[in-house]
Amino acid sequence: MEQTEVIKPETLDDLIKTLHKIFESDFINVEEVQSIMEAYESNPHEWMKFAKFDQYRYTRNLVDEGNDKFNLMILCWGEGHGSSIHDHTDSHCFLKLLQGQLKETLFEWPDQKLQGGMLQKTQQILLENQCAYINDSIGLHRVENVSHTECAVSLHLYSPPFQTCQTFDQRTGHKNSVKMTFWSKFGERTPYETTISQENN
Ligand SMILES: N[C@@H](CS(=O)O)C(=O)O
Ligand SMILES: [Fe+2]
Repeated sequence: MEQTEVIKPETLDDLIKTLHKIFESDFINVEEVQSIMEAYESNPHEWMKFAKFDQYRYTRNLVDEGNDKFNLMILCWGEGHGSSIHDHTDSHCFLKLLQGQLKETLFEWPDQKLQGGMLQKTQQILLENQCAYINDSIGLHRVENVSHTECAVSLHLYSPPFQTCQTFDQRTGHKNSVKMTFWSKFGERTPYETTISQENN
């Protein structure tokens, strides 16, 4: 498989430019995207304007619409904030830590004869600058900032972009479709009406 040389993006803007180039192609090399996202060294000055926190749950802040090929966003996790167990609507999902740490728990898709709750596959702690990857064929996940003293900030790339996902009840495996919203877009707080149904957390 063709693996282009990873040129370290010097800034967040630089990373975004490189991502635009990569996603012009219809074929996506997951390892290549993961390496490039990992190679960017988080610099808070570059992403601060997107990092808007809420007291109660994690926020999703749109950074770039990737020419309709991907959505790039910054998620802000207060102490103890976490997501529900969810899927990624048949998209690629890249998750890079910009600050702090996050715990990712991987689950199997629930089947009919579910007993004793959904099956947990693996768990990993993601450290600053690390980039994880998931899609629906790998499984479902829950992401949490388990720290009681530190917040966390992560950079997510979804391709193709999606606006709804499915969340799962850990005990029963029952699922719900939820609409995903943005707390801010391009550094500006989203008007109230459009943010009321954020239910993935
Ligand atoms: N996929 C989740 C965040 S995650 O870290 O699982 C979302 O886009 O809200
Ligand atoms: Fe996720």
